[in-house]
Amino acid sequence: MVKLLKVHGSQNHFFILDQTELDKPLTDEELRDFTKKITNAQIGILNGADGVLAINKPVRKGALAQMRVINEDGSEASMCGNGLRTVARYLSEKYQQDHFLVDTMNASLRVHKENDFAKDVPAYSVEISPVRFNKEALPFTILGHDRIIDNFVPELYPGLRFTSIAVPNPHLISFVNQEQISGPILGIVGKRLNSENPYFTDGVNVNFAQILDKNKLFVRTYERGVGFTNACGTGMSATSLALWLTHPEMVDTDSQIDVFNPGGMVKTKVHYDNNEYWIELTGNATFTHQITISENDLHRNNLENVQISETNEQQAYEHFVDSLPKYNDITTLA
Ligand SMILES: N[C@@H](CCC[C@H](N)C(=O)O)C(=O)O
Repeated sequence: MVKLLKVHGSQNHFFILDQTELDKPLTDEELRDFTKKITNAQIGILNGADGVLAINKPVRKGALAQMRVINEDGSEASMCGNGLRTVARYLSEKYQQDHFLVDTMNASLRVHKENDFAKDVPAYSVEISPVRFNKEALPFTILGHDRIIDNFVPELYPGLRFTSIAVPNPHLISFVNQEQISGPILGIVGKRLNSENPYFTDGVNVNFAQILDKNKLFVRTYERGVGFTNACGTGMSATSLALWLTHPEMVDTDSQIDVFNPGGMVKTKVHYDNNEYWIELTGNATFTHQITISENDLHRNNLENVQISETNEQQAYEHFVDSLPKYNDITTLA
């Protein structure tokens, strides 16, 4: 029997599949089909999720394992910040290590265990990198810019300033006011840039952010391959860097930035070392359910015989969220 986990970071939900425990790992096609089914709120289980995090043997020297990120629609992402925290916890508990490297598509990233965020809310920190700004890394075309940093780009949406950063998955960020963050513009821009469009040809994660105070943000994200999500870890990290670049007076770089989102909050710290930016993302790594499935059913994509047992971690997480200040009434919670 194979054990899957349902997990979340800031209520950005995933299923973890440890392929190293299988006799035969899923092929790419099986993994895609499995993800599209299990994460679907109608035909999947436990109200679906935003994606599947597949753990494989490491592919680079020095790493403990590899994480692959498959979005709800079956596309593969180069990184996932909230997901990496949950994978870090899984590997930390499996191998009894607190500091180690995890391979992702473009880099081996540092992760480590942190003090709990609150009572019974385990927390981990992960490295978000490499960071790129050039149009080839995003990629975007025909917008008349080589980089988009605090520019008006009327083709994307008139009257808003945008910043675009790959961390390394692609993000588009706009700092907006309270009305704009809760209104329809994010959905309009997000849907347009994640359908057939001439600008972001591979799609892009779109983040709207409200600056609440110095080192304090609220971020709402429309994710590539998913749609509205409760939180996006790489999005909150890219937005923290965008804040530093575009509103330096609103960041004390010696301290963490508190980033609130519809699913909770995380902390980020922006670093600039050896001419490279990187971001440290810290937040909860919560396991809500254990699921048992036979390896045969996993390969056949049959979810009819799964056995599910709940952990008691969600209660503690909700208690933590209840203790947070409420900045607005955005409810994309899934
Ligand atoms: N939710 C993730 C990002 C997942 C990948 C994204 N949908 C993409 O396609 O780039 C996070 O927490 O970073």
